[in-house]
Amino acid sequence: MSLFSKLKSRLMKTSSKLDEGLEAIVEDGGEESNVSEALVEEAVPATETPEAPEPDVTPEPMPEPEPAPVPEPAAPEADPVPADVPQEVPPAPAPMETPVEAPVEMPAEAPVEIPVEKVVEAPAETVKPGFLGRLLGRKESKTVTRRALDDDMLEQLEELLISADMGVETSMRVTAAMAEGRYGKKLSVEEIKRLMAQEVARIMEPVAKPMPLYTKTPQVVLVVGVNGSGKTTTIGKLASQFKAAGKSVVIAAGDTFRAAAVEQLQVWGERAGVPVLTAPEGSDPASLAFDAMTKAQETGADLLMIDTAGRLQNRADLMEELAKIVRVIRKKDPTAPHNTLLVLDATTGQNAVSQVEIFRNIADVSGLVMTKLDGTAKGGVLVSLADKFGLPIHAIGVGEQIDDLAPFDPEEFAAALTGLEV
Ligand SMILES: Nc1nc2c(ncn2[C@@H]2O[C@H](COP(=O)(O)OP(=O)(O)OP(=O)(O)O)[C@@H](O)[C@H]2O)c(=O)[nH]1
Repeated sequence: MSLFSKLKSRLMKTSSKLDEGLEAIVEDGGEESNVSEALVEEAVPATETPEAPEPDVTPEPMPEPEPAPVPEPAAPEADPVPADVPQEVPPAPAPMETPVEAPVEMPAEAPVEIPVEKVVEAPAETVKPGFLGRLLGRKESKTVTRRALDDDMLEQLEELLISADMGVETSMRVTAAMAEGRYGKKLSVEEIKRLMAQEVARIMEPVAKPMPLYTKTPQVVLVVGVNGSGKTTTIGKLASQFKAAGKSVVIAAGDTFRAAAVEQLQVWGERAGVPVLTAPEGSDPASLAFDAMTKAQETGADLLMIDTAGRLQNRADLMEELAKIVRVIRKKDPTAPHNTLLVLDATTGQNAVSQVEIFRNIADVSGLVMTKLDGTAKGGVLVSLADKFGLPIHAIGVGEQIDDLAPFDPEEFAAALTGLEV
């Protein structure tokens, strides 16, 4: 199964919600027309927008930085301690970026600028008759329901997007952009989906950035997020992918307050084949982080991933705890942490927006990973986050297995979200 099919089947709940909603909206006041009429109709917008190319909805691969195939889970190796990293590097793992030369002073908050300017102007959909039909000038008998885009319809579309957790502002922005130059035009469900997908992709493209990797080691990755958002699982998946790419990884179990959290991380460490450093329950996470830093430096690890507690009930404590972790690791490396990943649970919908707000204040969040996009009808929240915060989205979690972490591809995501056939 291709990555797109997998993503699409995983995002089914959001896309089928949008699908059903769109069918209902177009049916409501829409009119049936046959395909040949549709062709005549579509000739109008095509001449109004002469720059519009031949419709091409094939998602283009992301130009930068990697072709990013979803790597297979790391094959567990007999030797779990990656002291000696093999020099031949296998294909880079999905959510990573090509290693870049570490600057002398590594600005953790803005490591690499990736120019992504790939906005494709939405071409009006043309319904083509079959090849033979066109050759013989035969008309297709298929009928398509279309509805004229008016204020009522725009309002309904907006409500539909809000119901998929896209947030009010983003939903308004998306529908306004869809309506631009098309007000009064008759649109089918497929055409609306295509326009919607293009708008979503346009919003998401600037934030689709794999986690940057530096040549300076150990690269410290602090992982934050509320309890149960998927931090441990994501660390396990990332560690596995980094390891598969030839990186040596060390994990620090920074949530020292919950024995179960530490155990779970150890299980993931075993799956990924990377060592997990732990400390006795209730001990200071900052001192564990310091020890982990020492160990990572001694063993020449490429990456140190630090799990943290995510209790938001007492924000002041959490803030102090994170600040202390950062202070002590900076004693070892003033440029650390090099990435602060915020892990968000897609099923929390719009609540993810306030989590970003809180964690941006508590920690210097450098990028996002959105988990549990499978099996939720709230996938639209990612669009809302991209639109509101512009933080890089490094990867998305689409399942509980070790290889269920996909690179974030805006066009694939937009097509899967809207249920667009590609
Ligand atoms: N379906 C699905 N489940 C996921 C995904 N990521 C994590 N989970 C599940 O979510 C639950 C919580 O994940 P954890 O990784 O333990 O979350 P955490 O943030 O480390 O939680 P705490 O240790 O309590 O702070 C587990 O049951 C995971 O299997 C995902 O992408 N999809």
